Amino acid sequence: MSLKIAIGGDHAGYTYKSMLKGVLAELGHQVQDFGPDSEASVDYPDHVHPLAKAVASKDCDFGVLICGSGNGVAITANKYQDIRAALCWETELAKLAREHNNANILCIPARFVSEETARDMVRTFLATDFEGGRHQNRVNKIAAC
Ligand SMILES: O=C(CO)[C@H](O)[C@H](O)[C@H](O)COP(=O)(O)O
Repeated sequence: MSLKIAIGGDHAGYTYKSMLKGVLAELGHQVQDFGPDSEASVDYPDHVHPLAKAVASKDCDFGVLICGSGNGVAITANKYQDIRAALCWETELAKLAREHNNANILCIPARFVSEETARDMVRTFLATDFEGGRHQNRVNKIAAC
C-alpha cells in the first residue's frame, strides 16, 4: 500500500535522508521532505516541528527523522501528544516500535548505524503493523499523561 511519508532531520542526517528518499520511492511511497536541503549546519527543531505536525495531523502517515545521535529529533518530535517517535539503532527495535508502541516516527542515529541498517529499519518499520491488544491499553495511557 502506498503511504505518505514525512522525512527530515538535520545536517548530520542529510546524506542518509537523501539515500532513504530513494528507498521510499522504490517502495512506492509518496515522500514529503522537511529538509534540510544540504549538509550545511542547521538546528534540528526547525525541521522536526513541521514534520511532527504533519504526522500528528495525519497529513502524513508516518515520519522518518535522521540526525547524528537521533536524540534531538526524538526529543523534539515527542513533544507532540499524538506523536510516538522511536529512536532505533537496529532492525528489531524498529519492528518492536511498531508492534508494541504503535510508533509513527522512526528516529535514526546516522552517526551510529550503517546505511544498510538504516535502509533495513525503514523497510521493516513501514512493513510492520501495530499488534494492539494489551499494547493498545498501554499506548492509551501515554496519551493520558
Ligand atoms: O541529537 C542531536 C542533537 O541533539 C544530533 O546528534 C545532532 O545531529 C548533533 O547534535 C549535531 O552536532 P554538530 O556537532 O552540530 O554536527
